[in-house]
Amino acid sequence: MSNPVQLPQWQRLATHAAEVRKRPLREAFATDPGRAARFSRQEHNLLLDFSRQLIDERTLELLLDLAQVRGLKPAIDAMFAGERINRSEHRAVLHVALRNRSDRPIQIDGQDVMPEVRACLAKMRDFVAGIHGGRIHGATGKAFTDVVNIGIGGSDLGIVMATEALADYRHRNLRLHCVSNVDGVQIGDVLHQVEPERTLFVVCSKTFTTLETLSNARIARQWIVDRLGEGAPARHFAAVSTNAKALDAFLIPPQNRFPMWDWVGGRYSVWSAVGLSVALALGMDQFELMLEGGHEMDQHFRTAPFQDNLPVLMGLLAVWNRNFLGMDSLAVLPYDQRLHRFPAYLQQLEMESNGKRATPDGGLVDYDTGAVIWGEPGSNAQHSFFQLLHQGTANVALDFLAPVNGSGAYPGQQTLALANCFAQAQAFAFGQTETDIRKDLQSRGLPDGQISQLMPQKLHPGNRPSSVLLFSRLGPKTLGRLIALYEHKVYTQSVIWGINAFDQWGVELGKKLAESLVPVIENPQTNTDPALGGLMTYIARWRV
Ligand SMILES: O=P(O)(O)OC[C@H]1O[C@](O)(CO)[C@@H](O)[C@@H]1O
Repeated sequence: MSNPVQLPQWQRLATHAAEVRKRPLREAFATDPGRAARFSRQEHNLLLDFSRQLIDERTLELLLDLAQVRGLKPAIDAMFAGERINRSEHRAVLHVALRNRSDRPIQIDGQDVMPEVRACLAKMRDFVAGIHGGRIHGATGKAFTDVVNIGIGGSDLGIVMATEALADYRHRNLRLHCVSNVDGVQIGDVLHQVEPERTLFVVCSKTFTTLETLSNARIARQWIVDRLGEGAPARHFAAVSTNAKALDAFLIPPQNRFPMWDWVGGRYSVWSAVGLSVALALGMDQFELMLEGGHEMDQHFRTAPFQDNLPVLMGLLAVWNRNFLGMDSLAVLPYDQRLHRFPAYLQQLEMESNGKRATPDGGLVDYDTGAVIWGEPGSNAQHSFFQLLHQGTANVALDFLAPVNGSGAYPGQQTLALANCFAQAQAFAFGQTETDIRKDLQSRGLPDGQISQLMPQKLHPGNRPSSVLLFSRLGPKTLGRLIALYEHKVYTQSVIWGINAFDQWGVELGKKLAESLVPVIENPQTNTDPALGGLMTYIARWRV
């Protein structure tokens, strides 16, 4: 696909941005009382208020023109039609099939994938019911009380995020633990807390070659063997993978194996059997409600006109902020503690998908692509890094997320959370004028000299772009909608930028180097790489 920068639509946006930057949001709202309503869209129980973005009607028109000329509509249709849009790996991209709740077949090369998807869901349902009801139990006949998910990246982040987000729906008799990191701390801590006879390990790995996952799984396996005997792992391990051979080698029995397909990317896989631990923790009904929410967002993305299409609008606004207003990062700020891992989940989703500088036809981009994604729940974030956002020199766009009705045991507290969320959105948009600051300081009796000195330090420029994503309540369906919303936002951006959102070649080099360094770190004296000489000396000196 051609370079977007050379398109007249892109150039028009660049010219337009220079004008829009000069216009304060304070003025935009003052002169247009209908602005909040005009730049808000509702879909199901989600409201996207993007009126505090640095845009006007013309911006939207121009962005929609860009979407049209970049072929966003055919690109969306191609994804849903099972075309091999992941060109570097020659794969279809069908996470939408995993949550397809309609009768519509979804085909790859004329083959409907839905029967396999439904069979997998049925197997998950049976397995979850078996574990919850005690029909499926440990080697000594005891019911499972603890599930340990072992996986990393897309085989961990979605599980952690979703089970934390939906903690109010957790199954009473089953605790979930998630182990991802390679350093041995998590697996050690978890094994310290659980009883072998009552613990089920779910090893999740699309490839079943990932160093972190395999080494943690081996530790867990040995732990079970040492305590319950050689035959016990067959009852205490389940696995999710595309790699049947590796599952044979790990001696996972057929009834405990759950499939994955090469048309599901790791970071898009929480909807697949990778979500088994979610279903175990919350129940299959809750998991399927999440799928329904995702499916609803798919329908919306596929059919809604672009000017009312939430993921399309969010994707286009992200392009606007990144390429035309120079925003380097996006802070994701959920005002619901239950969503505390949502920013981490989005980091992989957005940054592994759109952190690319090459195009599928082998060219290099000469424009910015994926921004840095980061964030923390409000109001904690306010008391940590908001100072920089309000008055620092970094260019950061903001996504506020908030439920009207709070989660947890004291939902009444949500009034305070919402007040903080809205106050921040207003403060970022409007800042504080010199006149207001002067009035305040004068009323406190400060002399003019001191006021002048304090003025730049107190001044709050405003005009920091943000969106507020408000929803009624955080439940499984809403979470499904939110995840799918961001997934499609990511795809929208990738289509505008002309990059492949579904491969991740950049992560391979580090993996390979790590493997080759294991024996060197074991025997630092064998190191031959001068760049590592200093570090290896200290490994040898300090290792106990
Ligand atoms: O599920 P797997 O194959 O173990 O991969 C784990 C993660 O590793 C990555 O390949 C990145 O290193 C992710 O894309 C993926 O989610």
